[in-house]
Amino acid sequence: MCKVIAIANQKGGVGKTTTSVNLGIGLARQGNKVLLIDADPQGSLTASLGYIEPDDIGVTLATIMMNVINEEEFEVTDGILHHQENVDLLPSNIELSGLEVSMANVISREVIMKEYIEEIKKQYDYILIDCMPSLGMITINALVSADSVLVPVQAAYLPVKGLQQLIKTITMVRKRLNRNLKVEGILLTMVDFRTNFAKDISAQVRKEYGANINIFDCSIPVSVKAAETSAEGRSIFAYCPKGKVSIAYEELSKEVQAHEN
Ligand SMILES: Nc1ncnc2c1ncn2[C@@H]1O[C@H](COP(=O)(O)OP(=O)(O)OP(=O)(O)O)[C@@H](O)[C@H]1O
Repeated sequence: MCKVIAIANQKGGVGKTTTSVNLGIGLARQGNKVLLIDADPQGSLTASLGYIEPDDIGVTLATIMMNVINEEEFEVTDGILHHQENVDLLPSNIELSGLEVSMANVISREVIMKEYIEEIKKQYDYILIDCMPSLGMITINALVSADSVLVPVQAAYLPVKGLQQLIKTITMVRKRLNRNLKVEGILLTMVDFRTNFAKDISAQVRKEYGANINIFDCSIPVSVKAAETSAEGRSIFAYCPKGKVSIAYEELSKEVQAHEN
C-alpha cells in the first residue's frame, strides 16, 4: 500500500522543499520505494536534487497533467528521473504556472493529478508532493491526491494566522473532494533551540493545535548545513551525515512510518 503525503504550507520559505528531499531520502534509506513530485513551478525540489536548470527539462509534472487533461496516451513512468540516493523524482518547472492558469476551464480540474497518482502509486511505498507556497489549483490537486498533509512551520515567526487559512482549505477539500484526507502532522522547522522565542513558538503551536492535530515529536533544528545542502544536489544524509539536521530527519522518517503501525 502506497501512502501519498502532500507537504504544504502557503507561507513561503518554511522548509517544504528541504523536508520533501530529506524525508523522502530518509524513508528510502529505511527501505522504502519513494517518488518525490515537485508541484512548485519554482522547481526548487528539482534543483535541490541536482537538476539545476529545471526549465531545460522536457517532461515534467505539467506535461503529465496536460496529457491527462487531453486524454492522451502516455507511459506512466514518463518523465521520472532517478536520483543516486535511491529516490525517484517527477520534476517541475515554470510550465506548471501556465498550466495552472489554463486549468480554469477544465472539467473536473481538481482531480487531474489524482488520476495520474492513482496509476503510478502501485510502484511506490511513499509519494511525497512538494507543494508551492499558495493554495491555488495545483495545491488543491495535491490535497485531493493525498492521504495526508504534512505541514512544515518555521519556528521563527508567529504562525497561527497562516495555519488557520491552511486548515480551512484542508477542511474544505475534506468536505467536498477527498473525505479521507488526514493531517499527518505539523513539523516545526528551523528551530533555534538556544532562544526562548523558538520555545515560545513551539509552545504556542502545541497549545493552539495540539489537541486536534498531531505535532511531530521531533523538530528540525536551524543549521547552516541544512541551508547549504539545497545547492549540493543531495540530501543532508549525504552532505552532513552526523549533523543534528540529519538526525532530526531520520527521526521524522521513523515517526512517519510509525503512523502506519
Ligand atoms: N533547518 C534549516 N536550517 C537552516 N536553513 C534551512 C533549514 N531548512 C531549510 N533552510 C533554508 O531555508 C530556505 C527555505 O527552505 P525551503 O526551500 O525548504 O522552503 P520552502 O517552504 O520549500 O520554500 P518555498 O515556499 O519557496 O517553496 C532555503 O534556503 C533552505 O536552504
